[in-house]
Amino acid sequence: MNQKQRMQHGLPYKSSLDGLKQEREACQLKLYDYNHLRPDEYVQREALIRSVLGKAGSDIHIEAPFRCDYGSNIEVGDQFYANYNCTILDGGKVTIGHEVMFAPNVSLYTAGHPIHHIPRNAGYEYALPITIGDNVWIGGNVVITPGVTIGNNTVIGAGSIVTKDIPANVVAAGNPCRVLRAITEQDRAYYYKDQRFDITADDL
Ligand SMILES: CC(=O)SCCNC(=O)CCNC(=O)[C@H](O)C(C)(C)COP(=O)(O)OP(=O)(O)OC[C@H]1O[C@@H](n2cnc3c(N)ncnc32)[C@H](O)[C@@H]1OP(=O)(O)O
Repeated sequence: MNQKQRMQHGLPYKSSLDGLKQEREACQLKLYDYNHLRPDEYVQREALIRSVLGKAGSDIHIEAPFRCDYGSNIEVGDQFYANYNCTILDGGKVTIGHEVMFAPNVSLYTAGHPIHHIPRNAGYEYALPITIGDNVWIGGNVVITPGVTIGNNTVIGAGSIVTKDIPANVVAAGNPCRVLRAITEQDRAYYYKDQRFDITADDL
C-alpha cells in the first residue's frame, strides 16, 4: 500500500509522500480563492465549494473562511450550514448528514499523531473517520477528535471537546463532552430553556 492507501485505511502514514502534499496544495489553492470571494459572488462560491468537497447535497452554505486538508474526503448532505472559521482535517473520511448546522469555529480533526515523540518525529500520523448524523447542531468552538460518531438530532453545546461517540437525540456538552439529557417531544414547544414559542404548532 502507498501512503495514501494507508491513510484511507486508518493506518499510520506519512503525509508528505505519494502525492498527498500536492493534493493538499491543490485544495489550499481552491480554498484561497473561496475565502477571498466577495459575499455576493454566489455563482463562483457555489462552484468552488462543490469542486472542493467529495460530495455535497442541495442547498449547502459554508461561510468563509473555511479550511480543510483535502476536501475530497468530506461528504455533506442537503441543507448543510457551517458558520465562520470551520476547520476540517479530512485525511480520514468525514460524513455529515442532512440539515446539519455548525456554529462558528467548529473543528473536526480526523488526524492525529503518535503519543511517543520518536514515531511522531519520524513523520507518522493517522486519520480516523468522523461521522455526524442528520439534524445535528454543533455549538461554537467545538472540537471533534478522530474516530467520533454523533447520532441523529443531537445538540453539542458550545465549547465542547468531543472525544467519544455521542448517541442520537441528546444534548451533550463539556470537556470531555458528556450527555446532559435526552431531547424529547416536549422540547418542541420551547426555543430556549423555559421560553415557549409564540407560534402555533402547525408552523413548527
Ligand atoms: C450556526 C450556529 O449555530 S450560530 C449559533 C451559535 N450558538 C451556540 O453555539 C450556542 C450553543 N448553545 C449551547 O451551548 C447551549 O448551552 C445548549 C444548547 C447546550 C443548552 O442546552 P439545554 O439543554 O437548554 O441546557 P441548559 O441551558 O438547560 O443547561 C443544562 C446544564 O448544562 C450546562 N451547559 C449548558 N451548555 C453547556 C456547554 N456548552 N458546556 C458545558 N455545560 C453546559 C448548564 O450550565 C447547565 O448546568 P447545571 O445543570 O449545572 O445548571
